[in-house]
Amino acid sequence: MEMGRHSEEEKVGYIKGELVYTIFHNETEHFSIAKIRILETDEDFQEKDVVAKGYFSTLQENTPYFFYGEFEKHAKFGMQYNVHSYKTFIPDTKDGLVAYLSSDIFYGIGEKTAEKIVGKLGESAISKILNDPKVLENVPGIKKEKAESLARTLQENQGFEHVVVHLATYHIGLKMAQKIYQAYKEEAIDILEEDPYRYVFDIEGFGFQTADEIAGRNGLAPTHPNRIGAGCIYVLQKSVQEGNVYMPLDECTTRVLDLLATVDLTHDVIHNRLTELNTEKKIILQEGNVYLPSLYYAEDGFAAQVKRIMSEETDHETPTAELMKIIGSMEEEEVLSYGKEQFEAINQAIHSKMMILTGGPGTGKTTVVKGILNAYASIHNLSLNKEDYQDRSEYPFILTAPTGRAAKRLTESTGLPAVTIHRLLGWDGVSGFEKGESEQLDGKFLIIDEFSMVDIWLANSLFKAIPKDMQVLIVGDEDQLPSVGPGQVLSDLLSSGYIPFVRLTEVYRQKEGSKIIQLAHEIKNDQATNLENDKDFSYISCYEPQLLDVIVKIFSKAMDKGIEVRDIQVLAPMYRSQAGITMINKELQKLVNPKTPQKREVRTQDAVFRVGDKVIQLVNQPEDGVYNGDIGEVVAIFTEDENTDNVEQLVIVYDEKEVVYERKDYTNIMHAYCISIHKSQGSEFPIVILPVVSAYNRMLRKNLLYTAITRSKQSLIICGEQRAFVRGIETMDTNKRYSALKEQLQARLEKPLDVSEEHEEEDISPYDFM
Ligand SMILES: Nc1ncnc2c1ncn2[C@@H]1O[C@H](COP(=O)(O)OP(=O)(O)OP(=O)(O)O)[C@@H](O)[C@H]1O
Repeated sequence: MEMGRHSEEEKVGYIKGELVYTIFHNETEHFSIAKIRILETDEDFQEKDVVAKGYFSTLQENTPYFFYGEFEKHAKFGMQYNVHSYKTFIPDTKDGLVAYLSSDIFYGIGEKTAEKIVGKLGESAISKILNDPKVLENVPGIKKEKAESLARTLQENQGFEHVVVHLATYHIGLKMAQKIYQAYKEEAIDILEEDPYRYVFDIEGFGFQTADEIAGRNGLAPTHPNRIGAGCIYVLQKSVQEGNVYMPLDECTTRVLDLLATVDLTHDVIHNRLTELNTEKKIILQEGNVYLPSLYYAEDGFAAQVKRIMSEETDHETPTAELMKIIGSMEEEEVLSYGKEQFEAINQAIHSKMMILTGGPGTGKTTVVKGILNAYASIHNLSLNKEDYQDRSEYPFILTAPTGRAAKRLTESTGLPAVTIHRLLGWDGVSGFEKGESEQLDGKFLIIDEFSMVDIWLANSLFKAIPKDMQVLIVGDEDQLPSVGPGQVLSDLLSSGYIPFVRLTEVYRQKEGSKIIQLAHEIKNDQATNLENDKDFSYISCYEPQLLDVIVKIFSKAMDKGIEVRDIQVLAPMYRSQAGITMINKELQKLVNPKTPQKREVRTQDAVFRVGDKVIQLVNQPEDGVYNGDIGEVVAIFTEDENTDNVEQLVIVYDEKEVVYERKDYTNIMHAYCISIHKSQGSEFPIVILPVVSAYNRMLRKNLLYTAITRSKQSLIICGEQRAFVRGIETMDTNKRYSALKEQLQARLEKPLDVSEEHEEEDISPYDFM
C-alpha cells in the first residue's frame, strides 16, 4: 500500500489548502463542494480562496489537505477546482515529520523519539509504518507498546482516507466506503483486489455487479466458486428486499443461474455451492428452504419466544361474574353496549397470556383496547394514570407501535403514554437494542398496535424483551399492506392458530353513515363498490393529463375553506410518472408555498425547500428523535454567516420538536404535500386525496388501495379513472412472501391444532395471494 506521494501528483496540478466552509455535501453520492483557503499551489491561480468540488468526504477544519485536479469554468459560478483525488497533508521534510509525530495526535511520542524514528526511516517514515508497522522494531529505543500505538493511530488517521481514495477509483461511494472501512479497516483494499466477492458477503448493500466488474478486471474466471457464492448471497439479499424470509432451493438456484449468466454453470454446480455455503454457515438450508442466517435466527427465535411467552399461565383468574360486572359498569360509563365479538375480545384478552385483536376500520378496535385496559386495571386494582405512581418505572402498562405517528395516535385514542418499539427497546441507531433477553421490559401489560407493520427482525427483538409474567395484546388490521421489512408476521400468527385471536367484523362507524368505512369493507370483502358521492366521500373523474390540475383545484378549494395544509394529504403509489408523487409535490408547492422575495429557500439537485414547506423525513435519525415517515414543516433557513457553526442550516419542526439539518442531510427529507401510500402506513389524516389513474397500474393492488382509503378520517376524495380503481381493488397482491413462521409455530404446538372450519376458510384469504 503506497501512502506516499499521490500517483496523480505529477500528472495534474495540486492545491494545498484548508476548509473554509462546506457549501454542499451529498452523503449518498459522497459529492462535496467546499470553499478552500489556498495555502500553496502549483496552479496559475491568484485568489485567496477557491471553490473545490468532487467526490470527497466531509473535510475537517484546521487540517491541511492536498487536492489534485484541474480548474473548470462553471457557467454560473465561475472558476472551480475539479478535484480528482485528495489526501491529508503529511509533512515530508525531516523537521516537519518530527513536529507531526511529536504532536498531540500521537500519544506518548516526544520530540526525541520522533527524531529517532525519522532518523532511521527517513522522509517516507509514515508510508513505511503504514505499509508494515514492524519497521518500527528497527528504531532503537522505542518500546513495543508505543510502536503499536503509533502505528494504530496512524492507521486510524490515514487509513480511512487511503481506503476512500482507492475505492473511489472503482466508483464506490463514500458512504459505502465507510461501511467497508469499518468492516475491514486497512485490509479493505487488499481484500477488494484479492476477492471482491467477499464484499458481497460481508458488506450489506454492496452490489454483485460492482464486485463482478472488479473481479472481471482482475481476470477472475466467471465459474470461480467465490463468484458463485457471492451470486447466491446476492440473490438472497434481493429476495429479502422483496419481503421474503427465505427462498425455496430451486427458485434460488434458478435466480442465481440467471444472475451469473455463464454457460458453463449448471443447477448442480449451484446446488453444490449452496450446500458448501450451508456448511460454512454463510447461509442456512432448512427443509429445502434457503435462508440468510440473520433471517433464519429471527424466524426461529421469534417462534421460540412466542412459545416461551405462551407457555406461562396468566397469574390471575378472573371469575366471569366479576368481569361481567366490570364490563357492565364500563358500558354505563362509555354509554355504549359492547357487541358480541367485542365482549369476547375483552374477555379473551383478560384471560389470555397473549391475544391478537384484528379487524377493519370502525369495528371498534380502539374501543375494545380501551375496554381491555380499563378491565385489566380494575381487576388488578391498578391506576391507568402514570402520575399516580411515585416511582414512574412501576407503571404497569406499556403501549407501543412501530412508527412515531402510530404511537402518537395510540396516545390520542387511549389517553395513555405510548412510544415507538425502537424507543421502547432503547435503540441507539448503531449497535442495536438495549433491551433484550438479558435486560427485559418492566411492566405487566403490553399493547402493540399496528402490528401488520412489524417485520420478523423487529418482532424477534421485541419478543425477546418480553418477560415471562407480562400479558400481551397484539392489535392490527390483517388487510393492510405487509411490513416493509421481511415477513408477514401478523398474518402468520393469525393463521398458525398458536395464539388466540378475535376478529372484529361488525362495523360501528358505518352506522354513523361513513362511506369511507363502507368502501373499505366492500374492498376487504371483495364486494362491488360504487363511487357515488356522499357526505365524507367524493369521486372526481379525470384522465392522467388532467390529474395535476384536478388535484391542485381540490387542494385550493380546501384551503379556501380554511382547512390547514397539514390536514390534507395526497397519497399516491409511485414517485415517477407525470402523475407521480414528485410532480404532484412540485405543483402543490407552487400553489401552497410559492416563491416570494421574502421567503428563504435552498436548492438541492432535486428540489427547492422553502420556509413554510411541508416535508417528510425519509430515514430514521434516532439521534435527533425523528423517524422515517414523520411529517414536519420548514420553519427557518440560516445562511452560513448567521450561525456559529458556519454552515447553512434548515430548521424543521415536527410536533413541536425542532431538528436542524445541514446540507449533507437534505437527502433525508422530501416534500410531503403528496406522500407514498407505503409511507402513510400507521398514519391517519383528516382529508385524503387519492389519485388513481391507469399510469399507476403496475402498482395498484387491493391491499394498497385499502391501506390508502383507511388513512382518511373525515373525508376522502378519489380522483382519476374509475376503471383503474376497480382494476386495482380486484388485483390481489400475488407476490406471496416466503415465510415459514406459521409452520415453525405449528411445529412447536404441543397439542394438535384446533382451528375451526370458519377459520380455516379465512386462512386462505387474502394472505395466500400476498
Ligand atoms: N359497541 C359499540 N356501540 C356503539 N358504538 C361503538 C361500539 N364500538 C365502537 N363504536 C363506535 O364506532 C366508532 C369506531 O370505533 P373505533 O374507533 O374503536 O374503531 P377502530 O376499529 O379502532 O377504527 P379505526 O381503525 O378506524 O380507528 C367509534 O365512534 C366508536 O365510538
